[in-house]
Amino acid sequence: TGTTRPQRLLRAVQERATRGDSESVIAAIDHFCRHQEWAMNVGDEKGFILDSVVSEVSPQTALELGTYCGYSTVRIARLLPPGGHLITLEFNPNYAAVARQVIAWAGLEDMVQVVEGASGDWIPHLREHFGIESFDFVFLDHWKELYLPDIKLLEECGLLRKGTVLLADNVVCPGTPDYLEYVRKSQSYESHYFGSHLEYTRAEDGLEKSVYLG
Ligand SMILES: Cc1cc(-c2n[nH]c(CCNC(=O)c3cc(-c4ccc(F)cc4)cc(O)c3O)n2)ccn1
Ligand SMILES: [Mg+2]
Repeated sequence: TGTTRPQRLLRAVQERATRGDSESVIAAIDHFCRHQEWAMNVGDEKGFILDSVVSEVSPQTALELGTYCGYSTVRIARLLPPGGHLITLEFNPNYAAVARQVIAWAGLEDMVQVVEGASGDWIPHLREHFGIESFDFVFLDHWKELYLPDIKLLEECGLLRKGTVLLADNVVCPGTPDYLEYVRKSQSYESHYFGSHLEYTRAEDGLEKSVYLG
């Protein structure tokens, strides 16, 4: 038995970061992943692009698919405007448990709701359960084969509005070919690719930003 990688990542945060200081939480996770153990956080290089898109959108309502340990959750939540709220869906209960503690260590628990379960099961219930009309911003970072079915579901549930910004991680590595083809060809989206690298490595990866046109 022993500890899991997410538990070791959490311990690194609790040992190295200052409670309530989200920048120190981000730095502690990046240090752990660069010098101790690689983990599938969006990372500092792609994280900088994520920050710029979130700052530009300044969302009142944001959705993240795939919480993992809460690294990108903290990056997004720390940039939300007053009254802004982030819902993040996580399938794995062990990841969710660690993420809740990372988010709390950063002092951002009041802006974030971690929801456990499969994205396909939860998306149809977000409106009634959380009183959400539509999302201003969606970050896709969960199972790569779910990106396409899940944005189609978001469209069908009326959770996207004219101008909703979608930002997708890992469109090159591991890759989301069907999603990329769809958002780049569809008349309902205006897409742009931000080239970068797989977190903490030199491998190519990038983020795809797609604005929903309705
Ligand atoms: C609600 C809901 C949530 C989920 C869900 N929650 N959390 C996840 C994790 C998903 N993320 C990844 O798999 C991922 C993988 C790599 C990677 C791995 C190994 C390599 F060699 C190279 C790259 C890099 C990344 O940046 C990734 O994000 N899925 C699933 C279903 N429903
Ligand atoms: Mg990712």
